Amino acid sequence: MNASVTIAGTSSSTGDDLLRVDNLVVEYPGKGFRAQPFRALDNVSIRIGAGETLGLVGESGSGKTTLGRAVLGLAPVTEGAILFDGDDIGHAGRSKRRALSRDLQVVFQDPYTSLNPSMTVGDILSEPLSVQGKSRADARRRVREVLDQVGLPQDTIGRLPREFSGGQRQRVAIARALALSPKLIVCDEPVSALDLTTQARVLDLFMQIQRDTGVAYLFVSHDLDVVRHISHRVAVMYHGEIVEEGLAAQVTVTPQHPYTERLLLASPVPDPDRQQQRRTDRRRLIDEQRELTGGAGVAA
Ligand SMILES: Nc1ncnc2c1ncn2[C@@H]1O[C@H](COP(=O)(O)OP(=O)(O)OP(=O)(O)O)[C@@H](O)[C@H]1O
Repeated sequence: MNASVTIAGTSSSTGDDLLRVDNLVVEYPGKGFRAQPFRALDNVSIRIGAGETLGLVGESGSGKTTLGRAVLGLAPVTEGAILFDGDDIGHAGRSKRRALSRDLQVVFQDPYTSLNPSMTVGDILSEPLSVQGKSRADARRRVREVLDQVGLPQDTIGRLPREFSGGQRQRVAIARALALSPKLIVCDEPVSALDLTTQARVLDLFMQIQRDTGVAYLFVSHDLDVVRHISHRVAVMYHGEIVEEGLAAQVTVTPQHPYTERLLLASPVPDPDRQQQRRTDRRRLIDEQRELTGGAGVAA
């Protein structure tokens, strides 16, 4: 296994850390009699500052979702620490998690399954507000605000999720995450179930919301193009480890780790001719950048 690479001067977020994960190990119980536990994350460390987006990229099974779930308290912390706003939340119990949900929210990949099909959009959006003890009037006001924020009309309130397209449903899911004005949203492949045009619109929405509210994102995706578009910094996962981390423009244009380079060259586009052209362009770009930077080597 290659050693991890951190591009000099970019290993930490700007300003104070909102989220700091230190040497996190997550092991899932093994299956069957006397089975060994499976180590899904091995000594993973990341930092995210207020208002910042860290893109987390890697192939299927590399551990991206597990890291997001660990931050949300949905995966077991075997070793290491997860600090949110300076508070250790790695082993937070139910009541602390409920309090945390004001500041820490999630948007999942699949808007078709993440929204309760029997609830109206109004009820879906006001649920987190009533759980936090908001009055009905306050909840109604906030629901109207978040619908505006995600670009959905006010008459959405009385309708059911099935009446909407995938992109609109994902806007509802984003509105639900925003309802409590969180500081951080874990976004787990939030655009991968959408067609390319809708993806671009929803990514723009995420960025607009960040500009307006200062929310930070841990943005999980297998797609380097998506991650490059939305992230300030990018961390690359491979077999449960972070192998490279740095500014988005650097990691996605001048990758230092061979795995990142492979990921970059393999990143698919629907049209095979464009795919070939893109591979060629990227190869050239990587080689040119290497030459410019004196052929900065790949750490082994
Ligand atoms: N609840 C679980 N119990 C046992 N093993 C699990 C569990 N959840 C995930 N794993 C394993 O942990 C590893 C990392 O999975 P994870 O879902 O975090 O990867 P990922 O990078 O998000 O993949 P994908 O992009 O396919 O979602 C995989 O080998 C997976 O099979």
